[in-house]
Amino acid sequence: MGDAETQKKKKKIIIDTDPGIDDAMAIFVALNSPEIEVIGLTTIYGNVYTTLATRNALHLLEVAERNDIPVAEGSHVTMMKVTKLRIASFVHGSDGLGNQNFPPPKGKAIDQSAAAFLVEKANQYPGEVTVVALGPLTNIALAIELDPAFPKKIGQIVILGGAFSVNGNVNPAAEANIFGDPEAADIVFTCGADILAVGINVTHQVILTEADRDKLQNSNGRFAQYLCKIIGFYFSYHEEAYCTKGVYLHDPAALLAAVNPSLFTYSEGVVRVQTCGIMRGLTIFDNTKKRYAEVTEWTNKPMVKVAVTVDAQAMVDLVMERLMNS
Ligand SMILES: O=c1[nH]cnc2c1ncn2[C@@H]1O[C@H](CO)[C@@H](O)[C@H]1O
Repeated sequence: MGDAETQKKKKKIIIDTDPGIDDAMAIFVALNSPEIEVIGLTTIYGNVYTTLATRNALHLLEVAERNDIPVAEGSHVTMMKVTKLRIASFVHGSDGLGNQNFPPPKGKAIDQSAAAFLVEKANQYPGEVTVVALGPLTNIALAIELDPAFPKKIGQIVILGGAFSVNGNVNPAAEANIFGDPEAADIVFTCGADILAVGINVTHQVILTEADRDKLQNSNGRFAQYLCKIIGFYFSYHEEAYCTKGVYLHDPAALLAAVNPSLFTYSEGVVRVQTCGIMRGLTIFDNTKKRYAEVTEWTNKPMVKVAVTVDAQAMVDLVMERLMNS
């Protein structure tokens, strides 16, 4: 196969990201995965504010020497235009990258908004682009608002988010990315696109241990070396919050769902998101196959795929391999 043909066979990926220590890991794994081609990063608030997410996205691409990949800045507010956001600096550090005081990036974001960039790429390569959404779903919901045909033109949307039949990580009801913008999440889950949701019910099984960190540290991989610099904060957070000495690989797991879907099994059904009250951000997945007596808020909504099991060891091994051989 010639170069052009190999390039054509690769799955085109846009990563919507709020970097974030596990985002950094997912981005590096993506850049070192021959099965896919990263055609852009779009940024969103979540682990950090959007402005810092953009700065970190540009910084990480510079670390990887991939300044050729465009970064489009996303929304600074939720779908309801709320500006008081929940930012998880206690998970990733106030700079999002383990408080390392990295120098500002030289590059700049493109002029287009994240939503406009998503719509443009979906039109340019109909059915071929996979969006891996690692933060709150505002940019994807805005892309749907901008172009109602977006759900049919995008290839797949892999969502890192939701807590399906388990407790959340913001509170017992809600997972962080869905809690960040529940209205956006409900729009995306019911938009009719090919959607795969990877929730914390599976990502909490994908754990990088201290022994794995030592292996990364002892390798010569440049991505592994960089990650070891920033990952200490993430380990401390997990020890404090979960009393564990390992860290959850949320974002790399979702990214690998796009690279190698056979590492997961799925169930199909309709997902709705609670947008008010004490259960704001709750994801409710209807896969009972039951015929309810009444019409419900789930009736006649499009089905999505929800990951139910994961080959966690294979996933950790793959993440490690991609970081060490870099
Ligand atoms: O306790 C938490 N609160 C807020 N965000 C978190 C927490 N733990 C992890 N993440 C971040 O949110 C996504 C998974 O829900 C991941 O992207 C992770 O970086």
